[in-house]
This record gives sequence, C-alpha cells and structure tokens, in this order.
Amino acid sequence: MSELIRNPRVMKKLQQQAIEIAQGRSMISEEDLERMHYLKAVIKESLRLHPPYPLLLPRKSTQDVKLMGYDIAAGTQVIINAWAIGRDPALWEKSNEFRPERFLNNSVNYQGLQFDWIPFGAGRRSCPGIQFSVPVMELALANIVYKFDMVVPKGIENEDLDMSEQFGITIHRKSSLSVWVTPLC
Ligand code: HEM
Repeated sequence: MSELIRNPRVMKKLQQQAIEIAQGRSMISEEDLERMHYLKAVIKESLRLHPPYPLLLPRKSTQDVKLMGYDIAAGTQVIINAWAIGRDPALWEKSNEFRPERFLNNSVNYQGLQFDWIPFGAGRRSCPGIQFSVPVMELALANIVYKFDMVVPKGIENEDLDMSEQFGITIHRKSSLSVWVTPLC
C-alpha cells in the first residue's frame, strides 16, 4: 500500500487493470486473478523491496566451500539475507525503485528456484504458506484498489512518505500508514 501511494503511476495502472477485469461487477474474484498480470508484478515487486521475513531460516554448510571469495568451512551456520539480495544493484537495475514492470517479462516464480528473488525462501525449508498467502494478498489488494483511491494526506509530498522499517524476525512499517481514502464506486 505504501509503495502504491508513493507511486501514483503504478496505482493508476493497477486500478485500470482491476476495472477492466471486474467489468462492472461488485468484486474481483479468485478466478479473475489468473489474468491480473500487473497485480502479480506489483506483489512481486513489493516482496522484492519489503520481504516480510528478511532473514531466512539458518542453514549449515555440509562441506567446505568458497563463495564470492569467502571460505566457508563445513558445519558453519549461514543466514541468508533476502532483504539485501532483493536490493542488490548487481542483480536489479535501479534496485531501490518500485518498478513492477521488471516482473512482467520475468519467469521468476514463488518456488525459490532463482536465488535473486527469495521472499519465501528456497529449498526444502522454504515457506509452506505460499499457496495460501499469495492469493490472499492478491485478492485483498485487487479489491482495495478497485474500490478505493488512496493518496498521502494533504501537505505531504509522495516522496516524503515515511518508509522507515522496523527490523526484527519480521519487518513491518515503523509508523502507521495514514492515507486519504476516496471510494471509487
Ligand atoms: C507474505 C506471506 C509470507 C512470507 C513472505 C513468508 C516467508 C517465509 C520465509 C522467508 C520462510 C523461511 C524459508 C527459508 O528459510 O527458506 C518461511 C517459513 C515458513 N512459513 Fe512462511 N511466509 C508467509 C506466509 C506464511 C503463511 C500464511 C504460513 C502458514 C499458513 C507460513 C508458514 C511457514 C512455515 C511453517 C515456515 C517454516 C518452514 C520450515 O521450517 O521448514 N508462512 N516463510
């Protein structure tokens, strides 16, 4: 929500897609999600910049390895930082910008097979909640933007919206998100 409000171009494009898909119906349904490619890209881009679970479950190396110049001895506990990978400028063009378009022609999926985007982790300890949480996020966001327009309160510029994060086992906004909401239909 914060990124959409900060990026009205993306909000407009997403609302446009929601209007086209809903075709005047009162709600967007789960069956509609398949065709909402821009919505899926928005969610993926949000998870790239703001993975709710930033540090994956600890792993242990089973053998001595050399990784990017570092020697990691067998038995070392390793913690993988999905937050840093998602913002790595070597992997992502303009890595700090919210640009869902980067996921439109990108085969990346939720299974964690491409290690440059791992908000749900990877491998046998990856998140078993993907099948539940992704449709829930998509359905909620699709219906919110279909029904409401949201902007920053008067007197604040979009780029001044406080995006500070509270780090911990999970990451969330440091301050509550205050918005002006207008019903659309
Ligand atoms: C946006 C929502 C969610 C995100 C971003 C997320 C992310 C993650 C991540 C990054 C891990 C660690 C994976 C790894 O180390 O490879 C994890 C583990 C796990 N998640 Fe989720 N998760 C979400 C929702 C859920 C939901 C809804 C459930 C249950 C209904 C769930 C259940 C679990 C469980 C049980 C584990 C531990 C798996 C294990 O120990 O093998 N998650 N999740």
